[in-house]
Amino acid sequence: SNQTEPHLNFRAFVEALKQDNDLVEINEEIDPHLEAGAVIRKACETDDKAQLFNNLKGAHPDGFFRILGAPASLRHDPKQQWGRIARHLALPPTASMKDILDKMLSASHAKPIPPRIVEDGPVKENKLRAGDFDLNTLPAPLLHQADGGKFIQTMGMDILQSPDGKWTNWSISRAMVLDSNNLVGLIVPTQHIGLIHKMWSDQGKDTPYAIAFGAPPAAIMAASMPIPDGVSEAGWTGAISGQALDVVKCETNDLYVPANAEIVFEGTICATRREPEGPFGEMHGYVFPGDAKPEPVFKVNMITYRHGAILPVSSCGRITDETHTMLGALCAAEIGQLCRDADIPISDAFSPFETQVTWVVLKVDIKKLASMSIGPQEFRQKVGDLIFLHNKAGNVIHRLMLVGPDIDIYNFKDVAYAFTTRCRPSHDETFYEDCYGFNLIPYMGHGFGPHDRGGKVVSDALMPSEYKGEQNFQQASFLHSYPPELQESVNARWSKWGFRD
Ligand SMILES: Cc1cc2c3c(c1C)C(C)(C)C[C@@H](C(=O)Cc1ccccc1)N3c1c([nH]c(=O)[nH]c1=O)N2C[C@H](O)[C@H](O)[C@H](O)COP(=O)(O)O
Ligand SMILES: [K+]
Ligand SMILES: [Mn+2]
Repeated sequence: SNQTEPHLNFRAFVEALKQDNDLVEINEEIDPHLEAGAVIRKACETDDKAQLFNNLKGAHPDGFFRILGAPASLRHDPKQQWGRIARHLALPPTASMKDILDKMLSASHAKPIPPRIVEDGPVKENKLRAGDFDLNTLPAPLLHQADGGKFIQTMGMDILQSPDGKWTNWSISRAMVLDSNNLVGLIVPTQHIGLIHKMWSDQGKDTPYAIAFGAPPAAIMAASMPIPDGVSEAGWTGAISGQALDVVKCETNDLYVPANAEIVFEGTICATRREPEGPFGEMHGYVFPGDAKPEPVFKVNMITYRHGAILPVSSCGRITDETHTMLGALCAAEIGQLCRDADIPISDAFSPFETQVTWVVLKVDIKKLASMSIGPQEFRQKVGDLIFLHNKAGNVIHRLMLVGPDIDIYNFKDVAYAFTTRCRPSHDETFYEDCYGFNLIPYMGHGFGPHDRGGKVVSDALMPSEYKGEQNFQQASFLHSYPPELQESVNARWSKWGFRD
């Protein structure tokens, strides 16, 4: 496989982080029992560098495996805040989140570029057949003290294919070590891993799967994105990277995996056997000790890995980690695209981290809105029905917020300013109780109301004048209440007068 660019080769991606001075290498022995998770967690909460643990306690004699923590979290430098994520798509380190999301969406109506099959690749450098390995002896991390198990699968790419071979899905779904040869993993029925697993189970068959850890960064971005049913993430990845991804055949089933992945688990998801899974410190920032639920068992039949293999890990929870920068952001992007495809004039969409990605803020093109001559109630209903009732991309989101052109949706101070002053509680909101509810949100799965239904709202922070295409107000702010040339001349003299730069 000749793919060596960082967005198509995880090992090159790690090297690029080093060159960007965005990597801390820790060579002293670190214990995968809580210690690694603690370091990753603190780095996520302080937007510090990615972490490469080169010396894990309990690693095999050949070093199998190392860990890269927080592969897609934030950089501290405000000019490169999204730089680590930008590296996933060969975008400059100064790229904005909008650049990143637009790049991911660029494949929405582009021709897919299917992967290219190659005969061999780095991922085949080492092979462990059943009997050659014991999952209990791997340095799998216990990431949070109340987790129900060692979640070895937090940033790997789940590869499943429909029984007719027509749809190969790439996604991310967590899994923890169960015993020497099995994992147990969360399978949400409405996710594509759930849909495909059901296709096999309905035929009384176990589901062949592979998990590619350290998959090409562009691929793991597509894996984290709720692209439409039936659409293969491999072709989407090809379209956004402009070239076919090299894949190689699994040893024990007919699935194909990225040829330069760090580690691959091959196996079958049991059609019937379930074991307690979780709890897990999750994306909303909570773990409920002892809260395990029965989930399917993933039998591991084969492990292959490259020399010096690195396991990517997301120690998720309070902001900011991959469940916010990838899951939340990509879900918002897809929601914005679905609106545009339905002629709803949404120019931009983002899920604010400060909402633990339970909200998506939609920026409305109010000129186009005015031409629809639609009232607020009808507009809220149109958006809410499309996203909360008819598309899985809305499943994990509980508030959609509509804002006008003067709000920077990537700045929560702006979002809060609009929400608290332009959206009248109840009167300007449309609530949904008969819709899919995301039970991972504490007020849902552990709250007072129904755990799996409802609890959603469209909150309209558009003012009456904006439904006519203009704003009959000005922000009483430096940016909006003074002529641009005055702003420029004040800025030009600012530091000379003695103010901060
Ligand atoms: C980037 C990331 C994403 C997820 C998850 C994590 C990380 C880092 C981890 C593993 C850290 C946490 C875990 C969760 O606990 C969070 C979660 C999110 C959504 C539903 C359930 C759990 N999770 C995950 C997730 N989807 C899930 O079906 N169980 C999962 O386990 N997701 C979201 C999922 O990948 C997206 O919804 C994709 O669109 C799914 O692909 P398609 O089905 O659309 O093809
Ligand atoms: K996906
Ligand atoms: Mn999919």
